[in-house]
Amino acid sequence: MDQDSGETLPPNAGKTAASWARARARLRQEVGDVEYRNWLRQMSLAGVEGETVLVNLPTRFLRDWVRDHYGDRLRVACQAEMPGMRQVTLRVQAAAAKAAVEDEVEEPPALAESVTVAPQVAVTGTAVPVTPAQEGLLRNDWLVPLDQRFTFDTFVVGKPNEFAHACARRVAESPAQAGFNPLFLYGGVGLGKTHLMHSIAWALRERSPDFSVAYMSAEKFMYRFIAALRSHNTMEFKTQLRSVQVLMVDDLQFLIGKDNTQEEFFHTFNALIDAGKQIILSADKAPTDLSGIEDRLRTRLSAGIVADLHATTYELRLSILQAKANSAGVDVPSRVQELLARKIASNVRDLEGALNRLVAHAKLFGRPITLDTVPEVLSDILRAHDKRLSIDDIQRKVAEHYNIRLTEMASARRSRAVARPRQVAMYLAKQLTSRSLPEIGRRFGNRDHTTVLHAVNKITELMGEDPAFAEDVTLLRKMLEM
Ligand SMILES: Nc1ncnc2c1ncn2[C@@H]1O[C@H](COP(=O)(O)OP(=O)(O)OP(=O)(O)O)[C@@H](O)[C@H]1O
Repeated sequence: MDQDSGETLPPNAGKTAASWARARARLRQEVGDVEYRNWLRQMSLAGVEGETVLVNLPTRFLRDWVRDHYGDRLRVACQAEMPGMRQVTLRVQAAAAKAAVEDEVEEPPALAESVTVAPQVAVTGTAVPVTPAQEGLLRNDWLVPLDQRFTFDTFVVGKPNEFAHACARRVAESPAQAGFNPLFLYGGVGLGKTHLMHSIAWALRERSPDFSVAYMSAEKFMYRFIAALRSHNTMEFKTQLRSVQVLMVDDLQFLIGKDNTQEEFFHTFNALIDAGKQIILSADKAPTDLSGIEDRLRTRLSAGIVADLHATTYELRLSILQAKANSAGVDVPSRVQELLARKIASNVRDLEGALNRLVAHAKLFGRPITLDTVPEVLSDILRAHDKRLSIDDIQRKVAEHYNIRLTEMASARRSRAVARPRQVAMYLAKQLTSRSLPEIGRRFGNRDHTTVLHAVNKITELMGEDPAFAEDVTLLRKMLEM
């Protein structure tokens, strides 16, 4: 791949390519498969120049998109995996696409936890002052830069996250207060844990720029610890870590079963707490449910405040979409927002990914976002959320939509308020399932197949006459299809 790009790689090009593959795999793990496939898959390594990694993308649009949305994370991944690299330059080169896809690494290489461990040097007590050189290391290499998008201003608060948000605000206002140290945030994938942690760090830095805040993933913690062990440099590792005023470690579940790293983390944790520093942690589970974490560490994790980020509600998803659409400066019709909020319920990251893609599509082709563009542009995301439709599902959704009782689907009542929704449900059952007319009739209170046929024709006719009604039925259909 790299040779095709016409760049000269250094003599150890094989090693560089392997490091690049690891950097990409790391990024993929971080952003998730869907986003990676959408935006990052077509990156290819063009070479390295001094401390700069040169990366090609096939179009200007993609280059700008990657720069604006993934620039920091890409740089961090390259810094972590490509020794000596400090920055990334993104360029446009059409030929890059195919080779990059072929060269793709599916799984990130495993990090070895089973290294020979030198006898532990227990460091306790207050932090040791750091030298300017160490300070430099801390600033430039060791710490993950904060994502500029993740601030309290951009965090949308709703019932499922209000407690976690309030705790985060409190810690940002007065760190290391009794009762709030450590702050342990937990919740499912993509629900805003990292966003809140970065928000705290930004808020602290805004108030006093010299405040030293270390944010890193648990994986990074382990990675650096192992590197320190290998180079017999554990003292420096400890000194660096213990010099910060706030330590944030994300995705703590990564430490499960990694006994040596846990041991080191435990010492770091105790030293910082004893020295009156604030610790903020995140994981996908509550401390009590983190099996595979030593009991004594688990107990310490719960000693401050534990706050749960619950699964999002429809209302919260809708508010998040509205906020993100506003800040993207693109008109996303409320029908489309409702559709996405209803259908992409798994996590905010997926929801955001879907919106980003719609926005990008609209900008690229200069076309407005409409209900019709959604299945066209998001077919793969929708497929991932796909399910087999049953007549029950259709009846339930239609009844809910028109605010009638589910039993009316099979009742004999003929008033328009219930008969029309029933006809819509029959129509959708015909369109969206492979059931025959008699089968559909049976499921709607043993009606005759001619009644179903009449309903299908009637709804088709009404849709032709009344655009508002047509839009309503189309929305229902899309919600069911997604
Ligand atoms: N309440 C919210 N308001 C605005 N954006 C949000 C909210 N919750 C999550 N997001 C966005 O969703 C995306 C995923 O959030 P984040 O990375 O913080 O999730 P996470 O809980 O750390 O996930 P993981 O477990 O995968 O690390 C981010 O882009 C974040 O900005």
